[in-house]
Amino acid sequence: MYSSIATVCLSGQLPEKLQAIADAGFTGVEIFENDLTAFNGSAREAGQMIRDLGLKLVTLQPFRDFEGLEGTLRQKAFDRAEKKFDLMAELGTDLLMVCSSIHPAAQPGLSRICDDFAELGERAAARNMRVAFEALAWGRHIHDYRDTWEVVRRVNQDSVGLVLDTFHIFSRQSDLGMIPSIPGDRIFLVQTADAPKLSMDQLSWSRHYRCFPGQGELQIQTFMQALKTTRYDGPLSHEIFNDVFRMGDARQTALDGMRSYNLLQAMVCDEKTLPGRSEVEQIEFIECATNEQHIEELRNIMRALGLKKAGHHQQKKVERWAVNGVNFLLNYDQHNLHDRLIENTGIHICAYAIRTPNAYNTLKRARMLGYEVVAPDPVRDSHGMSYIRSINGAQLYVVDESIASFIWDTEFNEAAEPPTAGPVIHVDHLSKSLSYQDYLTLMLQYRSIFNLQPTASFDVADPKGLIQSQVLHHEGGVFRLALNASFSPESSSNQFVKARKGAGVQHLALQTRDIFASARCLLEHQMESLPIPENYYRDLDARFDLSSEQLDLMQQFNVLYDEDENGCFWHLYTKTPNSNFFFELVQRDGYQGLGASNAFIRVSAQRNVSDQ
Ligand SMILES: O=C(O)c1ccc(O)c(O)c1
Ligand SMILES: [Mg+2]
Repeated sequence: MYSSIATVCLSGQLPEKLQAIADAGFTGVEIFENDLTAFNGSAREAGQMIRDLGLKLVTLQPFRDFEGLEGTLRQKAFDRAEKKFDLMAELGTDLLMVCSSIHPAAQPGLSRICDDFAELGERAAARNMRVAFEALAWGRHIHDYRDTWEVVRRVNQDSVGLVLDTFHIFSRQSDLGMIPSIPGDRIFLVQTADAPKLSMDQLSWSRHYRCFPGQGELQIQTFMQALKTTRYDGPLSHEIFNDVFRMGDARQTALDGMRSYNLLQAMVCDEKTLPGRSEVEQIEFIECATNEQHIEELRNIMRALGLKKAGHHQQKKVERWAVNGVNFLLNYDQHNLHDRLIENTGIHICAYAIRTPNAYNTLKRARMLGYEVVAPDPVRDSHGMSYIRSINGAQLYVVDESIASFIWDTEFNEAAEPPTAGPVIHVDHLSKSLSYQDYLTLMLQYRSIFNLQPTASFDVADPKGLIQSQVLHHEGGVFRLALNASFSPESSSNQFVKARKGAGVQHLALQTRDIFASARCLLEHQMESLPIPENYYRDLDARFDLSSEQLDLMQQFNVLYDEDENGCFWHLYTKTPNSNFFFELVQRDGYQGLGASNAFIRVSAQRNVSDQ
């Protein structure tokens, strides 16, 4: 199999799409006919451009509304096909992809459709060309790959083959059981697309919400296993119709496409070639970048959260603050003076480290999937940690137990063991705000490198628009990452993205054993919690079985509350220390979520504060 992608996946005009596809390292490209029709040059020039970029033109597609017609309509469909063969000869491709008809005059009946394809196949063969038949999920009579396969099988010509498109197959929940019985050389094209599970008609779902395999929820791995059995050896070609990609950065989309292709390959190779997805044990540390001007403010935030200074870096202006399983690195090194983000924001989270059982394997997998892994600078960095370069310059360090203990033992001047006095126990979750394109990029990155599961996404009603929030979590573990994106320019997540000039950690939640002890600690350090309106507690009183003493205490400390079938959840937010990020303290007693039902209260309460 080799990598390919359809031009329809990317934003821009044909030349920039092709450049991005070639630069991302694809072997093949499908030309979506609209891109050719709108191209300001001849078909020969388009074909030459593709070859000059070192790409193979896999197919011209789609040829629509062909089968099932009668009389002059049928004749016209063949005339149209001949014209497309002319075009293909000029472009330099031998494959025409025919998608099943939605023509109102198309007649049903497999034998009629076989006659159509038998004739089309002969005409194609006469010109050394081939045709491939795809079942659109919303085709008028043909909408299942088992029917297109039946047509291809009965026509039985070398010039007529099958297209398998994962979206159409999964969106109709077609049984995959027949795929392994199809000989690989009868499949001319495999189109790959994933999608979030949505309940809507297939056409709208397909045209707006497809995404790269690894970004959605379809059972692509099951498909890849079935495909492997056929010994198919042709293009594995992404075909993504996605509103975000259409307006996003073509280069970023193409790079993600290539990583997704690598992930598809990883699904069918053995673990000796590529290590499997890494388990996530915990967040080993969070690094905050700041400068001399803001360091004392940051230290006070640490004290207020119940952390203690646990060491100073041997060479750099970096302090370690810690308690139990929480480690913060406060970096106010001179090096940061060149960080424009600090000039704009004072304090921001610039890096964090994920601990996995074997950092070498995690980084090997990341590199093989196409992510940039940055080794430590031999002059500046004595820590020996590599990081994965993430969007907007974020550094995702990967450590394992031995690397972590090396860092704590040798890089910092005090005890390796963090202080244990205090209610805060570990990082509960990180919450990132980002554009929709970055959201999809990170979905792919985190889910393809780590063993993380997405939970159902939910909408947070911000006073200025909706924010979509998606949580990735490690089953049975402590790691949770929330990704927040919004189409509303004024929503709190987008205001953060604007101020931060891109994606970043907007808030960080620490888990405490005792939310009220943590709340008192905040107050002792003059750090205010986010004021919550009284009406919220009236509503809690109506919804849950809480005593008036409990409610009064929660209200006094601005603590929010939720329950699920597993237990209870208390949480509070700090007043935003600056325009960039804020902290949350949470206490959970079996509860699994992140307090989604309270998110609208939080964004609205933050707006009350910022409007004052
Ligand atoms: O949405 C469409 O029309 C369309 C066209 C060509 C394809 O290969 C496809 O899967 C869908
Ligand atoms: Mg398709």
